[in-house]
Amino acid sequence: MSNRFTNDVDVEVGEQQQLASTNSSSSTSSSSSSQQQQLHHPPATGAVTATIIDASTTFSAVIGNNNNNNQCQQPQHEVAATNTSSTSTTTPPPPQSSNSTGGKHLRWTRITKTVDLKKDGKHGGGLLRGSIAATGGGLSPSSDADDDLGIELASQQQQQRKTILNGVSGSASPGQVLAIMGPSGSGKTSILDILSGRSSYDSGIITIDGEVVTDRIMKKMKKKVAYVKQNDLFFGHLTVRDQLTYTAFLRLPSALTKNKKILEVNRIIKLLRLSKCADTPIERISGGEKKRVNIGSELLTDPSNILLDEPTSGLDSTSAVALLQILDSLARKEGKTIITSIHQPSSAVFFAFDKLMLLADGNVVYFGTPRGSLEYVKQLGLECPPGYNAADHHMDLLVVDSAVDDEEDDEEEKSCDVENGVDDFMVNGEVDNISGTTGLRQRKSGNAQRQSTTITTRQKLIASWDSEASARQIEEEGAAEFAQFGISIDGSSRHSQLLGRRQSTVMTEKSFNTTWWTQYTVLVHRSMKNSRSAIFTTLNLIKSGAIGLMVGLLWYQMPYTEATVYDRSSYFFFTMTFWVFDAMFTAYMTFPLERAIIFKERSSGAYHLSAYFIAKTTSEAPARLALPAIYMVISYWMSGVNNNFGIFVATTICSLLSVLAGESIGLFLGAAVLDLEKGMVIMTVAALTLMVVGGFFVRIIPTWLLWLGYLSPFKYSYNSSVQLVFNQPVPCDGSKVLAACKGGAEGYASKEDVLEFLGVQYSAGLNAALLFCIFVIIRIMAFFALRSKKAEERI
Ligand SMILES: Nc1ncnc2c1ncn2[C@@H]1O[C@H](COP(=O)(O)OP(=O)(O)OP(=O)(O)O)[C@@H](O)[C@H]1O
Repeated sequence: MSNRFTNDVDVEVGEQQQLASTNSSSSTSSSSSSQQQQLHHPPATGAVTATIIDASTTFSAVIGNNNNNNQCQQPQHEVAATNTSSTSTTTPPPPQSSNSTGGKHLRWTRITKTVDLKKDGKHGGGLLRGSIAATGGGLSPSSDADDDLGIELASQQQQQRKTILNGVSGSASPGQVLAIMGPSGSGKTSILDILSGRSSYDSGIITIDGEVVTDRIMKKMKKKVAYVKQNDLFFGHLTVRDQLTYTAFLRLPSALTKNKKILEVNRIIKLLRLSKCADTPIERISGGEKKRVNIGSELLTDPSNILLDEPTSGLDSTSAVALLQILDSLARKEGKTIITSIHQPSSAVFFAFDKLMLLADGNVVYFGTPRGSLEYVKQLGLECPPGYNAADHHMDLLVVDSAVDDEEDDEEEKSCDVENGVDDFMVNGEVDNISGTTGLRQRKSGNAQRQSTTITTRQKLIASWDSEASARQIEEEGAAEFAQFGISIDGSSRHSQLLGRRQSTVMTEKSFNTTWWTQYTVLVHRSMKNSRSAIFTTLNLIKSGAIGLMVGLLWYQMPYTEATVYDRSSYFFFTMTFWVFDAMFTAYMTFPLERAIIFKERSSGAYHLSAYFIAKTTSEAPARLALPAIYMVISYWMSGVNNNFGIFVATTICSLLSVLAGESIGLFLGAAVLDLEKGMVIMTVAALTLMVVGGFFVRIIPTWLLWLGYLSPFKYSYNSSVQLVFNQPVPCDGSKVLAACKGGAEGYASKEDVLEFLGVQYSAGLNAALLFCIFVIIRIMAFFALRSKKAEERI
């Protein structure tokens, strides 16, 4: 396969093959070598002139480089090619397959994003040096206003903002793969979130084929931008084919026939080499296959642009290269625009990318070709030593040991000298940071090196990159596109001019490809399939049967007399308690487990939340109700509660209604409380309280707590069942249980006497109706809780 991404195994196949490959690829690239460009950056802090080389010769370069897979240097033939480059920068889109949508030019300039620092937030702590933005005075830790520490800390929390992206500019073109590299926390995910329309930003401009992307446009564009997140989130019980088929039915336009959608699924399975595991449940497939299913789910909609967040993380090198080969082929054969973040690729993979963006602390430190990056760092005196992996070299320059980072933060807090920072790896010229030929940096520890006159390698790289010049360059490249719309690009008026453009045609597109009803039916089908395997497990069936049997044996064939009045009622209270609790606790896990999947799918515009919610509610009900029904059939008849079949049906309905009400409470808490542990505590307290006020345990409840009883599903289900069961007078038997029998063994206690003895209120119908109201009202509350939580999570 002629592919830019080849692994070491490929390299070893044989020199002949490589030569053939090299020759053919060289001829491919020779026509495009003229697209390389020298971009002269105006010197920033270090009078640095950067060489940015366009990507077009990468194909030949990498094949040629395979022989030197671990070599840092640019091969001689590449250098020659570079030197003969012309100045054109725009790569023409490659030929696209006739039935696929080609990629779009994506450009982004001066993207800045800041976030509020929350002390307890998941990203709290660890401020980026030099990126603390004060919105008022008094931010400094050495502020004089320290007489009230509590108040000051609170105000600092309000005022501090963390800059996570600082004027980031870049571009990606059809037929190209752009790799974003940088240490953990450098902003790779943040920029991808923004470019995919999943996250907002404070300032900057994004254009797609010259069209300025506003929030509203991006919302619509999400359908055409595939975003493969780091986590592979799926319903584990579904097979690979199920997953892709449901996605196709949800996201492909209704106009396509069912057969065409299935054909498309088959095409993706083949394209991503998933045939072997197509009918295996996703929970059992390998990490690499999961990743491909993730990509396949996004590719189904034939997106123009594909963004991937560390798609190779967790994969072995062979799987990683295989995956990158697929991406490469999507770019080259289908003309897609591909942007991927990646952690330390092999040399072969590194040189195969068309473009490279290096990030550090939310700043771009390099944007251009991978080979150009070596030239660039060389000019900064940070040359990659021979025999050293280029990607590793870049990461070495950018990564700072976290312990040192923390120390630096401490130092900063003490001295407030954010600007000067501290030194961990002394840069070339001050302290030798590249040691000999090994390429490994020598860490200089101790405070002796902490001099305000030195800066870290990372800081030097950040300072050396002229982001404004880079932004201009990118805008100039896009000028031709802007010109199509009659927009000039000049200075300060640029932003408003661009934003003032004619209304986007994108806005006229529909938000969803399918109708609400289609979404509902597909989601019902998917949920039934998934929940059937999750709820109808052998274990659950055994559980229902075994408990039914045990209860039947304990309450076995109770005679319908005064002596068993209490046992009859306790049978129902136990039944209601057990199944309501069961429903509450299992439903509680529904949204926490599925929430991430729902939000991921919804962020791609797959379906309405209401369609999901109602589908979930209706589809799971039969499976969830079947288990208590099995229990009822066994225990009711064994215990002889009431041999009237109509009463059996009515009491079973009450039990099932109580299960639905309990499920609503579980769903509501699961949707409303993001923290699983907190939610579990809240639910345990709430469930036990509602149970105790249900009327069985405590008869005389303090007046001020009486209201709690009105919220208890236990109370209504117990009351209604007991009302139904004691449908005729109870014969006295001398057991002195009922006062109405006066200790005698003859006569009857009326139904009213029994109900009064048990403290049961209202008619069976009213109790059932109130139970139904709890089920519906709390279910609606669960929907709104789920909807409101969306914004609180970083998706
Ligand atoms: N909502 C947020 N609140 C606070 N800090 C945030 C938020 N989002 C991102 N950050 C911070 O911004 C920085 C960049 O985060 P990002 O996830 O983009 O990094 P990354 O380069 O993708 O890291 P990794 O390689 O570990 O995934 C990190 O320090 C992160 O903690």
